Amino acid sequence: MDISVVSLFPEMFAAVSDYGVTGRAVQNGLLKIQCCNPRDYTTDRHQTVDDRPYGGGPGMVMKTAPLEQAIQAAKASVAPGATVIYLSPQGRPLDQEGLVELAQRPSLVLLAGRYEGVDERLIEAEVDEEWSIGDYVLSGGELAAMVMIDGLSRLLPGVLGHHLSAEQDSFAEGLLDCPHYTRPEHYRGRAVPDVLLSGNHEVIRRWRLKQSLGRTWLRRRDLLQKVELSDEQNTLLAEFIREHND
Ligand SMILES: Nc1nonc1C(=O)N1CCN(Cc2ccccn2)CC1
Repeated sequence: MDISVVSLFPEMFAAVSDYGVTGRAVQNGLLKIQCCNPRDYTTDRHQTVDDRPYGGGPGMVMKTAPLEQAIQAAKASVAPGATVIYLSPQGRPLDQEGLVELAQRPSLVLLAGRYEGVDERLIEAEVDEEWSIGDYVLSGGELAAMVMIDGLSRLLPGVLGHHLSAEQDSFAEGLLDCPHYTRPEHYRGRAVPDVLLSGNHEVIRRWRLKQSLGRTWLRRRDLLQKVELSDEQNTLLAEFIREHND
């Protein structure tokens, strides 16, 4: 996937282009991340990228001209048909379903805003979709853009090895993850659940699924409203609830 980010702080994106799963995806040519800095499109001596808001009030707004030119440059640097996305608290809440949708796109231009935001007329003229990573206010859109890049890159074919398939991610099934354990077998007086030492992969699969279902029921019952459970999942959840209430 071809992604170009419009940001005043392009260096921040080393966090996804140079490290971990996303860094390997870039190295393997499965993900391409470029940056366009509006400051490179300023014409004044001070390279001004912000301006005072009409109507007064605190803070500044990103100047339209440098931003517009940076967006055009970003669109030109990715495969045709790019979706231009603005990260902001006013956007559609990002969830796994949204990441699956975004991972299908041929290319993305991500607009990471700073200051109090972007002129509404530029959003109307240039932005296709607004997305939010949560109901809170960050200092800029860069971290939100990186969250989106990280989440969708895991869904790109070939990015996760065979042992880490995205389909197995519990959130792929709309559930919370099961507990995980590794050596030592006994840690601070706590043992690893026997089932995980049994070597019986089917029993382990059912135990992990039951734990995911039970944790979702205990911690995020709202998520259970959104998923249609299979007969096996309903049986395991009922078992978990019965054991929990005993
Ligand atoms: N939550 C989030 N999910 O995506 N982005 C955020 C987020 O908090 N931010 C901080 C403010 N930035 C600039 C801004 C300010 C006001 C209106 C529009 N844009 C955008 C990115």
